[in-house]
Amino acid sequence: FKNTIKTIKYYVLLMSGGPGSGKGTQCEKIVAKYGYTHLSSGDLLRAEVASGSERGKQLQAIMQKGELVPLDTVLDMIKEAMIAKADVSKGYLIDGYPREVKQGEEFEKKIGAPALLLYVDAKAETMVKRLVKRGETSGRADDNEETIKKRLDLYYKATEPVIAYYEKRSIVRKINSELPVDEVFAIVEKAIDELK
Ligand SMILES: Nc1ncnc2c1ncn2[C@@H]1O[C@H](COP(=O)(O)OP(=O)(O)O)[C@@H](O)[C@H]1O
Ligand SMILES: Nc1ncnc2c1ncn2[C@H]1C[C@H](O)[C@@H](COP(=O)(O)OP(=O)(O)O)O1
Ligand SMILES: [Mg+2]
Repeated sequence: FKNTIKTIKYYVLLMSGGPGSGKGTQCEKIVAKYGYTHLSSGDLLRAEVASGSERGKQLQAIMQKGELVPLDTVLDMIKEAMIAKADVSKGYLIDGYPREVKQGEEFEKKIGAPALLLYVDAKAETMVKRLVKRGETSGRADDNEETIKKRLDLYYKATEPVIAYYEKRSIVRKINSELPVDEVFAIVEKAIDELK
């Protein structure tokens, strides 16, 4: 496993930003163009919830409150998913992790250093509006106004410091995600192309 993780470490891109900022939307477009392996911590957790397992029930309760699930749970899930794709992956696009500085530090220790962090940035007002709208059809237990507020608070408290942590290494590209999806993607493409 050690070797596998070592070979891939230069191809790890992180997608960060607040809830509803457009991480998932941009990741889909990156996958379509660049073929990277998209791993969304939220999707991995929701798959565990959908399995109906005892662990899934505990996770669901945490997510419904807008809180973060335990670090080990989410890092193990990501690592397993990375290893499962190691033979075929052209690179990894990790969406929703790290959400706190400690998660970033553990990622470095257990997996490696990311090459780029794409930070999609939108105003709180915009994010809330998008999430309320998404909640009309998403079926997600956390897309309701009460939980959205908690997720936003936690984002500013715990996740924004992660961006500062990576800024020290100059791998952060901040992207204005108030713009229409395709214009946001044009900036994303530029950031990725500059890597090569
Ligand atoms: N640039 C954009 N302009 C307008 N709406 C957007 C934009 N990006 C995403 N959305 C919409 O906002 C909602 C949240 O986007 P999503 O990609 O799920 O965000 P995240 O994964 O960061 O929570 C979705 O309904 C999506 O269609
Ligand atoms: N890295 C992580 N650490 C802890 N909890 C996480 C996590 N990633 C996701 N979760 C939990 C808490 C989040 O509120 C919830 C939904 O995550 P998400 O799908 O990435 O949200 P969004 O794309 O709307 O920003 O799952
Ligand atoms: Mg998402």
